[in-house]
Amino acid sequence: MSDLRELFGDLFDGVDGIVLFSPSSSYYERFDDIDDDIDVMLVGPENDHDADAYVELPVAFENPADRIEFAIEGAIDEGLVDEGDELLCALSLFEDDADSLTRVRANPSEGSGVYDLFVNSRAEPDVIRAVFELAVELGQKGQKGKPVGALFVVGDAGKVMNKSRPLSYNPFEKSHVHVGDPIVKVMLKEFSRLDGAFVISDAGKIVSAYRYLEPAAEGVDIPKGLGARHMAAGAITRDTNATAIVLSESDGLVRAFKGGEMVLEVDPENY
Ligand SMILES: Nc1ncnc2c1ncn2[C@@H]1O[C@H](COP(=O)(O)OP(=O)(O)OP(=O)(O)O)[C@@H](O)[C@H]1O
Ligand SMILES: [Mn+2]
Repeated sequence: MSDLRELFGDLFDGVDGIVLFSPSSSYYERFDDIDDDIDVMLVGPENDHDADAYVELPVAFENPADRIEFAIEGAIDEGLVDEGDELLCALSLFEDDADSLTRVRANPSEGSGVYDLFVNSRAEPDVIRAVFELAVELGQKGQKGKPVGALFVVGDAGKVMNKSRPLSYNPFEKSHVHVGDPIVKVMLKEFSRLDGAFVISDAGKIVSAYRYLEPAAEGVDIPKGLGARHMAAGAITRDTNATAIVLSESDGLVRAFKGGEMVLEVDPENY
């Protein structure tokens, strides 16, 4: 007769690190005297236990696979994990304490740039995430089946407004629409058929649609072959502390820019 250790034991063989998702103090302390060869990392919205190896999880991911991928990208970014490392993740799906173990290998595709975009932007992580997901969704569905392009400038809105001018009346002039509101998807999809950029505040308020961006473009280094929309997106993030998220009408990809550089490129179909 086989016992459980025998059947599940391979899960633990050759593990380089353990990733604990929001553990309680007592659970975390149990890992104090683990084998020195195994790194223990803490993942959560805050570093509750003053862990040396800590990865911030700034948004709540419902899907555990998303949670794990995001954390591993963060751990690679922070230099806590090397690509190819075998990791054992302990997280809770049903109970408060860890009730689930997942073994994963840290791989290069996890370094897509999403972690850095969420954690190191000036706007709130939830706001960046909402806009990013909106761009991805718009890319997947298009507008009535046709590909559509869109440019979102998120954060540092006052400065962005100073470096742009209106192309048309601003439908958000006196409104208080937030990127997290359910109605926002419908509205943004509707307005994205027309020209210009959306300007969104750090806290997620939609400040304006139809803005023509006029940043200084010198010193902006974006990949060749991208047009005026992407150039404007890159340039505004050099001139201000905003993050720009662009859906390309011509190739359907979603790209993000920060500090005048492209930091992320994803295909909505594979996201
Ligand atoms: N400076 C700008 N500010 C705001 N919107 C702009 C700016 N420049 C271009 N756009 C918008 O981008 C649209 C597409 O322009 P263009 O084709 O040159 O950009 P692109 O980078 O090739 O983007 P796409 O990949 O979507 O075609 C324009 O119709 C306009 O709505
Ligand atoms: Mn174009």
